[in-house]
Amino acid sequence: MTGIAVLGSTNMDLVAYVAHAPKRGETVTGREFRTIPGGKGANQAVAAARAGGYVAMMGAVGSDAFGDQLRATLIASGVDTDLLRTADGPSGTAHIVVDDEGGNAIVVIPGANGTVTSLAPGDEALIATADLLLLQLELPLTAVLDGAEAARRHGVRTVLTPAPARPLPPELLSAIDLLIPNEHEAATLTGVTDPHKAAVELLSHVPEVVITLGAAGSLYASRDTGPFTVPARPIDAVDTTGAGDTFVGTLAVALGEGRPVEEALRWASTAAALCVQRPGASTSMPYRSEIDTAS
Ligand SMILES: Nc1ncnc2c1ncn2[C@@H]1O[C@H](COP(=O)(O)OP(=O)(O)OP(=O)(O)O)[C@@H](O)[C@H]1O
Repeated sequence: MTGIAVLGSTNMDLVAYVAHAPKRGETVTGREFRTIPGGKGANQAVAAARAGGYVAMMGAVGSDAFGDQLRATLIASGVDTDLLRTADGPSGTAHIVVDDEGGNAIVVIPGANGTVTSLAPGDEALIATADLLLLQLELPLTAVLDGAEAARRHGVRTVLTPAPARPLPPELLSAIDLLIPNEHEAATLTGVTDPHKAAVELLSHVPEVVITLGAAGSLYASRDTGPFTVPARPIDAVDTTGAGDTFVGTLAVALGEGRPVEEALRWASTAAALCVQRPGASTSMPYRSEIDTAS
C-alpha cells in the first residue's frame, strides 16, 4: 500500500448562503448555513485515503468542538490522525458567504494551523517511512520548508500544491520533486499566463510539474520528457470545489504505486471528474472502487 504523509491544514468552512452579500453596516437574513470540513491538507488526505493509500496527517486542529469534528472526518475516511496535534485555542475556520449568483466572499482565520511553525516530535520519523509527502501553503512556510527538507533527508518524494499562491523561497522550491499548481497559481509563480511556457519556466526550479487546467484537463512536464496534456473527462460539473485536492491526493496514490505517469494522471482526472459531479468537497471525493469503475 502506498504510504502518504500529509503536512497541512485542517479548516472548518462555515458557509452562509444568501441572496446577496451584506454591505458594510448591513444585516441580511440568509437562506441556509452549513459547516463543511476542509482545509487543503485535510482534503488531500481524504482523497488519498479514499483512493487506497495509507495516509497519515500532520498539522493541528484546535481544542474546540470543530477540532473534534475535523479529526473525526479524517478518521471516517481512514486517515491516521495520531500525529495530528490538538492545539489550545480555536481550529482553523473559513467564513464563507455565497450569494445567489454563485459569487463568494471568504475570511480565513488560520487558528490552530497558525501554530504549526515547525515539525512536531514524531513527524520526521513518519515522513521517513512514507513514499510521498504532500504539502500545500496553508501552514506557516517555516513548517512547509521543514517538512520538505525532512523528506529530502530521507529520500521521500515531495509534492507541493502552491496554494494559496504566493512567491516561494528558492530553498523550498529546491526541495520539491513535483509541483502541482492550477493555471492561476502557475501564472502567479512565473508571471507567465501561457501554461506551456509557465511549465517550462517552473522546470528550471523543480524536476516535474503538473499544471491543472480545470475542464481543460492537466499539463505534465518534466526535465526528462516533453510536455503533454491529459484531457479532463467530459462531464456536467455540479460543484468544482475540491477538484484540485482530489486530483492531487489520487495522483499521489497512483504514483506511489509506481504507475506510469500518464496512466496516473488519467486516473486522477477520473477521480476529480467524479468529485465535480457531486456537491461538496471532501464529502464528494470518490473511493478507489468508484474510480476504477469509471476508468
Ligand atoms: N469541469 C470539469 N470537468 C471535468 N473535470 C474537471 C472539471 N474541473 C476540474 N476538473 C478536473 O480536476 C482537475 C483539477 O481542477 P482545477 O484545475 O480546477 O483545480 P483547482 O483550481 O485547484 O480546483 P479547486 O480549487 O476547485 O479545488 C482538472 O485537472 C480536471 O482533471
